[in-house]
Amino acid sequence: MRILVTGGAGYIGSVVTRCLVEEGHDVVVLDDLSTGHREAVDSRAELVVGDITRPQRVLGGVDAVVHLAARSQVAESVAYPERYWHGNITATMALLEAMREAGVKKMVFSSTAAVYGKPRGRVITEEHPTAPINPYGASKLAIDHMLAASAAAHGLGAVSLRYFNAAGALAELGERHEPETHLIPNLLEAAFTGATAKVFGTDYPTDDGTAVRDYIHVADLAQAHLRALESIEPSRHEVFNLGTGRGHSVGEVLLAVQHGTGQEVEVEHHPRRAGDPAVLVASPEKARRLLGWLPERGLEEMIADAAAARNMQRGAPAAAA
Ligand SMILES: NC(=O)c1ccc[n+]([C@@H]2O[C@H](COP(=O)([O-])OP(=O)(O)OC[C@H]3O[C@@H](n4cnc5c(N)ncnc54)[C@H](O)[C@@H]3O)[C@@H](O)[C@H]2O)c1
Ligand SMILES: O=c1ccn([C@@H]2O[C@H](COP(=O)(O)OP(=O)(O)O[C@H]3O[C@H](CO)[C@@H](O)[C@H](O)[C@H]3O)[C@@H](O)[C@H]2O)c(=O)[nH]1
Repeated sequence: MRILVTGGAGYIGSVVTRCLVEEGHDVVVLDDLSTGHREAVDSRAELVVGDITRPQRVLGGVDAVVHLAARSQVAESVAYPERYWHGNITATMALLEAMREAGVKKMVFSSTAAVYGKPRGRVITEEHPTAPINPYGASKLAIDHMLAASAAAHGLGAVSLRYFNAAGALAELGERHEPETHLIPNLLEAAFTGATAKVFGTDYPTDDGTAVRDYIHVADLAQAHLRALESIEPSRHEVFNLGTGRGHSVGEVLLAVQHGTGQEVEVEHHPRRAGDPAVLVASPEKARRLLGWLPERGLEEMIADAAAARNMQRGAPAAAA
């Protein structure tokens, strides 16, 4: 297939792009490089630098769109919600309209666990009520609804993949945000530089008082995109949660980073971050059943791969993680 990957210069998009190319697909990446990196795009894919609101010049001959381009920081969305209405909702509407005009009828969309808000029960299935507690989650949920409506009205075949917390790396393709807000890269930075790491919230109703997340290896996520593309049916919108089914607290991740790198990490405790729920753990059951997808990599491997990518990017020898 010829596939347009929006956001293919970003962290997850660059890994998805490489995996699609390696499966033999013909890939064009559309990315404005606002948070992505030109050199992260696999050299076998074509990179077009531009905004997703004007995708017309790249849609010719495209069979499917994998839509990762977005603003994706929870705290930023609380502080500047309008960036999320414009950057996610309005921009995706423009992309969908251009797809309709060009006759492109398949989309795989990067949704998020943040659509569920404060979870009820131990793990989150796709039937869990959606009640986002921050504008980021609300903007992604609006797009999920947009896709369901486009499937019903215009025959679009769409899949929303609700990722939990992406982590790890594929070779040199690791996380590189500026500023970096994600836990694992921040802990690794502290481990390798001696900087002090921050723990946001020690009074959550969890075993050690820190927030629990379901970390999923970015290479496992990428495989789910391949399966999702194959599963698309016209006029249908399907939703899948992508996680491991196992949660780790910030305190556990801290210990795993110290263990993996062999470095002590100094931490300071801060209040909870705005918009953060206490626990988010996926049920990956539906993806296993309908896509035949199961994550293969655990937290230790994610930390080791993220550490190796970090050091490759900085030209240092691979870390002993
Ligand atoms: N990282 C996670 O844990 C996580 C979890 C759930 C969902 N997601 C979703 O996955 C997707 C990718 O996340 P990521 O962590 O790789 O983020 P990222 O910031 O690394 O990648 C996003 C990419 O999209 C590009 N982009 C943003 N707005 C654009 C626009 N208007 N036009 C063209 N390009 C644009 C950026 O330059 C960047 O390369 C996002 O949609 C995010 O909401 C991420
Ligand atoms: O330096 C840090 C960074 C994070 N945290 C905490 O660690 C947890 C995980 O945070 P982070 O790695 O920033 O991920 P999330 O805020 O959970 O958000 C990610 O995961 C969501 C789905 O669960 C996605 O929707 C988002 O796009 C993605 O950024 C949270 O409790 C944070 O408060 C810290 O304590 N210190």
